[in-house]
Amino acid sequence: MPQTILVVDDDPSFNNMLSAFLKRNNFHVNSVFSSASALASLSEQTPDLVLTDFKLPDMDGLELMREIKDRAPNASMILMTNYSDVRTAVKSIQLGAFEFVTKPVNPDELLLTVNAALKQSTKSDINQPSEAKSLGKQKAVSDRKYIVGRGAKARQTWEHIQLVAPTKMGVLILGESGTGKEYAAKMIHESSKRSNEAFAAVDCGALSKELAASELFGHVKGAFTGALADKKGQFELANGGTLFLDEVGNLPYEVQVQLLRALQEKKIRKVGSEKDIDVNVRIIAATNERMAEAIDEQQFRLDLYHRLNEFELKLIPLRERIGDLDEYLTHFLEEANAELEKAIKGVSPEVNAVFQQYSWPGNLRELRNVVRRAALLCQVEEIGLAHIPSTLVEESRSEEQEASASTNGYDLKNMQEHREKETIERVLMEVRYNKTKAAELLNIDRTTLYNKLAKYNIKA
Ligand SMILES: Nc1ncnc2c1ncn2[C@@H]1O[C@H](COP(=O)(O)OP(=O)(O)OP(=O)(O)O)[C@@H](O)[C@H]1O
Repeated sequence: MPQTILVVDDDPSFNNMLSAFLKRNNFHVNSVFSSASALASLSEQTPDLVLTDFKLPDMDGLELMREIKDRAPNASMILMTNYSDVRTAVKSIQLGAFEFVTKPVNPDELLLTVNAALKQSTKSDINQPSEAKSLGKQKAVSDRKYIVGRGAKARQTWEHIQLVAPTKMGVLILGESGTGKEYAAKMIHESSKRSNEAFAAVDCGALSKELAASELFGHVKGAFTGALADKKGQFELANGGTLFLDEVGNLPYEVQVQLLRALQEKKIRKVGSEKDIDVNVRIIAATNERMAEAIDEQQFRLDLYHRLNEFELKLIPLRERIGDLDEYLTHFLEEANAELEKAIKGVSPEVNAVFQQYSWPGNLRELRNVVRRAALLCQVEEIGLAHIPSTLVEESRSEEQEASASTNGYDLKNMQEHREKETIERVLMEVRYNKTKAAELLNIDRTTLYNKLAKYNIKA
């Protein structure tokens, strides 16, 4: 049966063109022109994939994604943006999007992304966390290539992974989005004594309060409306193996209590059940670095934090270890060449200069996407400036200019503003664009924050 794609774009000619293209590629397409119609259509049919524009007349694409995540958690999502604005894109990934594509859309790139998203969504169906979601028992150790990097910090991270992997210790991985937290967790699992058992991953940030307990611990038939059959939770599915809890800081407080019990007593109870089930699961959790604030604000339990944090692993943003970029670049290019059946040899010196200068807010994931997209567009042996998003070139140039102004010691105002803009952007990303929290952390009121967002043209 063809898979269903919901296309949401208010530009009629683009919407029609895109829908026709997807139909030609054997998808069943439902196209709508606003968020309201998109949400209305969900009550009739749950699509396998939603392909939405960022700029919509009634609600922006990110808000729409939030709504869809609640109403149709199994639908995979791809955001299309005009801006090749990686900050919007990073946000969309945090909201559970599989990927983002930039307009003008390249048909081959789109098809590749759509197919990958659909493949992944069949693997990780949230409502049916069958064994398929975990890597599966008896799985042989994969041939995943963990790139270490040359810098001292990167080598230390690798040593820590090797040291902690064979132990029973719970690990808390800290790092910005895209720094490789899940990748490191899988590496720890694969280097551990549990490597032949299951590895399951749960994105706690994407779970609603209602879903969280059932997803982790399972439920019995009739436990709540919609619980039509008994369901195993990820703890049971990962029994004997490793459970990776991504964005653990976002777990609802009540569920934190149950998680603590699972860790302390090694027992879980399904929602609606009165029977305990013994579990033996190693927990690797990950979060952004604002955990301390969450604890201060009593949104995260200190006792649970200590339980999870038997060993802490900090992953460094790519911009702070730019010397490692070359190695990742070579690796991602090899991956892209294999996937796209190409033989691209490398990047031009100009592209290399841009890569070295750019701030990579989306970290390794962003680099991987940029390389993969460039490889797709590139018809020659070397990736040039034309193959990478122009925003990368522009941003890296302005950073270069600011850096040179600051080294010359003039334009103090410009330097201060640049720093202010960067700080606001970073804090916003860390608090997942919650403006009240951002204003609190920045120690300014919300009106001042809004004024600064407008001044610096930050889309939040
Ligand atoms: N050490 C590594 N070697 C090779 N590739 C890596 C490594 N670390 C990360 N990657 C690549 O970077 C991508 C992003 O990594 P990952 O999904 O683990 O990031 P993350 O920190 O968990 O992101 P998020 O917080 O947004 O969930 C992965 O798809 C993987 O391909």
